[in-house]
Amino acid sequence: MSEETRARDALVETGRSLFGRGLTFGSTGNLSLRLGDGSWLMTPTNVSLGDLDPARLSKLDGDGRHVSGDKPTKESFLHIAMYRERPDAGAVVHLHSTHSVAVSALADIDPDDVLPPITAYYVMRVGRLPLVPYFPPGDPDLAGAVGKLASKHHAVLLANHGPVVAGSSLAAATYATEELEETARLFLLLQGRAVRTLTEDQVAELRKRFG
Ligand SMILES: O=C(O)[C@@H](O)C(=O)COP(=O)(O)O
Ligand SMILES: [Zn+2]
Repeated sequence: MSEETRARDALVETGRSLFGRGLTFGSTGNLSLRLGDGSWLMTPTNVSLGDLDPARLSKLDGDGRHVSGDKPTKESFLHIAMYRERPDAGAVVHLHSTHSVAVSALADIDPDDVLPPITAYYVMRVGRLPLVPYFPPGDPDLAGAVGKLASKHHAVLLANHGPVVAGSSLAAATYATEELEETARLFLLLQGRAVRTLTEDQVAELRKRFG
């Protein structure tokens, strides 16, 4: 099986799994994957991640030109902005996962570091999560704002919208997005309680061990 066929199947399977577990809804969310020759496969615009067709995925060349398949996600520029700043990124996941979206709409969160280090796994998979100011979906300024943060952050949270997460592979990007969503859920569950988060030393130790 060719690299591209495997990649197409992986996008379809990942989309089905995320949608089936309620991690995004309707036709929200988009996925992309970088192929070895520098081109990209992306989910088409206005499709359910639960119902992707491998033959209709959008293909873009290394310059971001749409070369085959259905019209790409309106966030293709945002995905490309992430890849351009992160040469090691192999995939990008964007979802409207409920708890992450809820946190992205809270008035009093720290835009430089949205979620506290509640667990080691969050620190290992996500790290420091900045909030990207609100822009309408698909707005070129949204892609620009993500691009500005992307060299330092593989995961960002779009205000009143949802997470965007890059990873070395589609699995890595997906695991990190799921970890972000679960931590957002824990954060909301713990509202109003005195919380013992990891200390700065504990976070530094995790960064040293797990990069
Ligand atoms: O929120 C939006 O409109 C987009 O960011 C999105 O999640 C789905 O858009 P398409 O990928 O263009 O369907
Ligand atoms: Zn979206």
